[in-house]
Amino acid sequence: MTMRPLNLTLMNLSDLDPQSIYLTLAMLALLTGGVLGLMHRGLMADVQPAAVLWRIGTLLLAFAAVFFAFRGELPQTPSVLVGNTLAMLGTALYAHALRRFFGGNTAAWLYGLVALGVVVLALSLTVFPLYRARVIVASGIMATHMIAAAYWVYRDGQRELEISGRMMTGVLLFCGGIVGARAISAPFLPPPTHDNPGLINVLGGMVGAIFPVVCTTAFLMMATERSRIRLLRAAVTDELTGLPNRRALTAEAKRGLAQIQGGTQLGLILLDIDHFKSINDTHGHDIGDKALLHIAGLLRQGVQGIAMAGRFGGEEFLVVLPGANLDTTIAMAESLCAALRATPLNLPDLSLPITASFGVSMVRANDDAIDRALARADAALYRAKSSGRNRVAVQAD
Ligand SMILES: Nc1nc2c(ncn2[C@@H]2O[C@H](COP(=O)(O)OP(=O)(O)OP(=O)(O)O)[C@@H](O)[C@H]2O)c(=O)[nH]1
Repeated sequence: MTMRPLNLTLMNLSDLDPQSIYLTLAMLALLTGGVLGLMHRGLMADVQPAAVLWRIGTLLLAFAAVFFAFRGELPQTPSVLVGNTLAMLGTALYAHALRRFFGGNTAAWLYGLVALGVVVLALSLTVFPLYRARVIVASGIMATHMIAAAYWVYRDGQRELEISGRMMTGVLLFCGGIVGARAISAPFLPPPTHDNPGLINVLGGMVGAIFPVVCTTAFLMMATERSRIRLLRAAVTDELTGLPNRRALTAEAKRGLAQIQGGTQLGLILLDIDHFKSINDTHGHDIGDKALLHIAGLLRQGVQGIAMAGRFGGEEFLVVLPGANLDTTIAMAESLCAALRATPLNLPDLSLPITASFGVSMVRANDDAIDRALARADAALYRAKSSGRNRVAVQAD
C-alpha cells in the first residue's frame, strides 16, 4: 500500500474552511472563559476584578469570531461593524484586565481607540467604502492593545511571576505581531477575494480567533502562579512585621548547620523586647504592634546584606549570621542593642524608649540539631534579662 505524502504548507492554510475554524475556536474560547468562571471563587481577591474583565473580553471575542464565521451570510455593514467592534472591545478588555492584574488603573485610551475605530469603520462602510482603511484601523487597534498588554506584563510580571508572565508576554507579542503585520501590509496587498484570501489575512484571522483561547490559558496560569507564590511567601513570612518567620529562620539556621562541617561558622542572636507586657498594658495592643514594627525595621536595617533577621515568635526575634565568628556575632548584637537604645518609637503624641536583651551563641559542629545552639542563646538571653536587661550576654562556654 502506498501512502500519500503529507503536503501541508503554510499556503494550504488558505484552503481551510474559515467558518468551521472560527466557530470551533469561538466554542473553545467560551469553554476556557467558562473554566475561568468556575475557578472565580478560588482566585485571590486581588485577581478577581481582572478575571471579571477577562471573562467579558473572552465573551466579546468569541461573539466576534461567530460574526466573522457568518460574514458571507450576514449583511456586510452590520456584520463587519459589529464583529470588529466586539473584537476591538475584547482586546481592550484583555489589556485592561492585565493592567488591573498588576494593580494598575484603567488606561482610558484603550477604549478611546475603540471609539475612534468604530467611527472610522462606520465611515469606511458607508461614506467612503474603503476595505483597506477598515483593515488598517481594526487590526492596528487590536495589535496596539496586544502589544501594550505585552509591555505591561513584561514590565510588571517579571518582578512577580516566573513562567506564566513570560508565556503571556510571548503570546501577546506573537499575536500582536501578526495582527499588526496585517494592518501594515494592507495598503500594499490586493483586497482578498474568495479564491485568493491572501496568507496574511488568513493568518491574521486565525490568530485573532485562537488568541482568546491561548491567552485565557496563560491568564489562568498567571492567576494560579500568583496564588502559589503568595502562599509560599506567606508560609515563611511573619504577617505583622513582614520579616522571615520562625519556619524561615529555622530553615536558614539548618542550612548553616549543614555548612559547618565545611569549616564555616554560624552565629545566632536571640533578642527579646524588655518589659513588652507593660508597653501593651500601658499604651494598648496597637502601640505594642507599632513597637514590634519599629524593632523589625531597625533589625532589617541593621543586618541588611549580612544576616537574616526574623520574628521568632511573640516579642522575640532571631538573627542568623552565616559565616560569622563569635567576635563578629557579638559585635552585631552590640550594634543592634545600641541602635534600639538610641532610637525610641516616635509617634505623634508619644516618644517611647524601647530596649531589648540579647543572647549570643555559636552553632557548633557537634550540635546534632539547631535547637541546642538556640537553647544556649536562650540561656544567655535569660542572663541578660536577669542582670538588668538592655544588654548583650554571650553563651557560657
Ligand atoms: N501587641 C502585641 N503584643 C504581643 C504580641 N505577641 C506577644 N505579645 C505580648 O508580649 C508580652 C510578653 O510579655 P512577657 O513575656 O511577660 O515579657 P515582658 O513584659 O517583655 O518582660 P521581660 O521579657 O521580662 O522584659 C505579652 O504581653 C504578650 O501579650 C503581638 O503580636 N502584639
